[in-house]
Amino acid sequence: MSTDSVAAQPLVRSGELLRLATAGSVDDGKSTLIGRLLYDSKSIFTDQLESIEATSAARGDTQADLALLTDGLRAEREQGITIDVAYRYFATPRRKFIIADTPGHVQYTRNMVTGASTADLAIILIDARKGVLEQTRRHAFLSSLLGIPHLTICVNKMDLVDWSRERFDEICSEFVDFAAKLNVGDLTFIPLSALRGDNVVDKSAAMPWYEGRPLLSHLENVHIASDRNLIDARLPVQYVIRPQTADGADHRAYGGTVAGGVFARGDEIVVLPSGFTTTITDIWGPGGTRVDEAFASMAVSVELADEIDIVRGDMLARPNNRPYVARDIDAMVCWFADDAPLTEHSRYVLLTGTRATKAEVTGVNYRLDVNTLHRDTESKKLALNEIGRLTLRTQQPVMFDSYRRNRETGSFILIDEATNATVAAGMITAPVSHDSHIVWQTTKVSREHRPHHGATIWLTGLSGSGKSSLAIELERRFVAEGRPAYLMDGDNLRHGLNSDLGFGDDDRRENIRRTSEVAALFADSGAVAIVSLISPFAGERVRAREIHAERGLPFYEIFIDTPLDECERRDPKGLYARARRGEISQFTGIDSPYERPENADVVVTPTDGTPAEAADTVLRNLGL
Ligand SMILES: Nc1ncnc2c1ncn2[C@@H]1O[C@H](COP(=O)(O)OS(=O)(=O)O)[C@@H](OP(=O)(O)O)[C@H]1O
Ligand SMILES: Nc1ncnc2c1ncn2[C@@H]1O[C@H](COP(=O)(O)OP(=O)(O)O)[C@@H](O)[C@H]1O
Repeated sequence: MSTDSVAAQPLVRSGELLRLATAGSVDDGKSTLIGRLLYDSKSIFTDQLESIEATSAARGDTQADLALLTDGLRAEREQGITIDVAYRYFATPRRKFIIADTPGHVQYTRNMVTGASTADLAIILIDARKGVLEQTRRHAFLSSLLGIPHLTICVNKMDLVDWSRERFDEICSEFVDFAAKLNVGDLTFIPLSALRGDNVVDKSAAMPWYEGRPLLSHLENVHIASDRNLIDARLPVQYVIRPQTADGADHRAYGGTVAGGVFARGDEIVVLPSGFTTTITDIWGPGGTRVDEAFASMAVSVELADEIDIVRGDMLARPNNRPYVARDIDAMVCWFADDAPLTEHSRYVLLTGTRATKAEVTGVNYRLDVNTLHRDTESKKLALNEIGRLTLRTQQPVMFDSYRRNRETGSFILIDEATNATVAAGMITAPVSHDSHIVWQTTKVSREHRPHHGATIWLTGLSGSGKSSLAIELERRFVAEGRPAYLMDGDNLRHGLNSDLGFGDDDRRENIRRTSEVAALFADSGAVAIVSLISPFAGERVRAREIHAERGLPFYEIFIDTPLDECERRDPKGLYARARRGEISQFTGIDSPYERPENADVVVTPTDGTPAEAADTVLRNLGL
């Protein structure tokens, strides 16, 4: 069965580039197939050919073993060299090709995700004797997950099953039944023998029943232009150009690579996430030539009619066709790191397009078995090469589309801040919960218009350490000086804003997150937010600081370093005594951890005296 009928000659621009991903093991004849393509398209150097002919002859082979052309992956692997992807290049008069060749074994899933993520077409190899195997299904699933628009199933070694049409049809039917579960676009089956060249470049005389094209002709003619997203105009801003012009005018331009759709001079556009709108006055293409329109994958710079504060990581789009703008993301993620698994609440830098922001894994919904497609909802971790469905919360809003809609604006990577290593690749399925078209509402009142500049003073320490007493004194001082200030005490917040939260780790994290956001609003309004929370987790305190830093708001961490035994001695609410009797669980310092601050802005100890004296110390150190 072939689904590759010789239809009307589709439009293929001569020299157009086709990116291929090849999956399958060397046992399926992948190396021979790639070698055959390189050889028959005359894309190998004479010395390479002479070398493989000599090696083949030395082994007693009667003809050159073309697999030797591409066995670099295997040789490197045998030497224990870490291989990401082997790229092979070849061309015919009709088209240029890049082959991303990755090992087929499950332990190289991350390699396939890396190499195939930009592919237009995936070649999946099946040994005609063995039929559809677990690895075939894995390769098909990964190709579908990566949104590769065209799958070409090459049923190889047909010479070893006597060119049987029945065997070919049987394999095709089995694959189609499996592919029905996947989101596969264009599916083509080609029976071939890579070793003998049948249906690789030339039609096979041994299989007259096959009516489709040989592989190379199929690759030269597969239509990919319509795969490009020409609907959703997206330009992630890569850099801002401020040319020094003779007239001193500020002809600022914004450069980047169009990630989707079409931009034209005169188009109204919206800048995200700010939400400001303006009009494109000029577009400059490669080489500085003025162009009327810019299409997906074009590197351009655009000039705008209005002076708007635009920075790298912003995105230009059309006002009536915006990407999602959200902080909560639902995504499929492949874990690349081999030194530690991905876990819930772990934090990374998320890079999507040109925008980078901190992000936290807020949930591992399930781990997917790439062989069986079984969803394991118990496991809340992803180990090397594993794929799972996660939710993440970013610190700054990100602009994105679903990966299905646009592979450029629907994908991201996670970077380990400590090592700068890429630890995961993600494909966004959708925003989580919010209406994704929430765009930050700009206001007419800037901080400069407000009578006071706000800040957050964050007091952390054990229960009974003296946070509240100091916070109360600080608030009194500020208000007495005429500065708006407001006490945000953990106990008080737990009567209202955080009344739904307990003292488990996750609830404390949410307690601190919410309090951080509200304190930032107070500070943004010009008040001094004085937070008095145990806030036992260092990571949460760092995030509180980052939330303020991202908005240019001062944040001061004050550690009330009163030893546990002194807190227990004081025990003003009798809570320590009850915790010791086992009447209260998860009590900080007893059976719930407190992570001491490493670099608080000010540390207060009992030797600093009374709350009033401690307040003097704090205000003097902060210069407030
Ligand atoms: N299990 C347990 N662990 C810690 N604290 C407990 C607990 N149960 C009740 N309380 C009372 O709640 C106050 C701590 O609330 P916080 O919001 O400051 O804690 S946290 O930041 O969420 O860890 C804390 O107030 P302070 O003593 O003023 O710190 C306690 O009085
Ligand atoms: N600087 C201080 N020196 C001595 N005792 C203090 C000091 N600050 C507070 N206390 C006492 O310690 C107990 C706990 O104080 P509080 O401010 O409620 O702590 P927290 O808010 O951290 O639980 C109270 O009895 C309070 O009077």
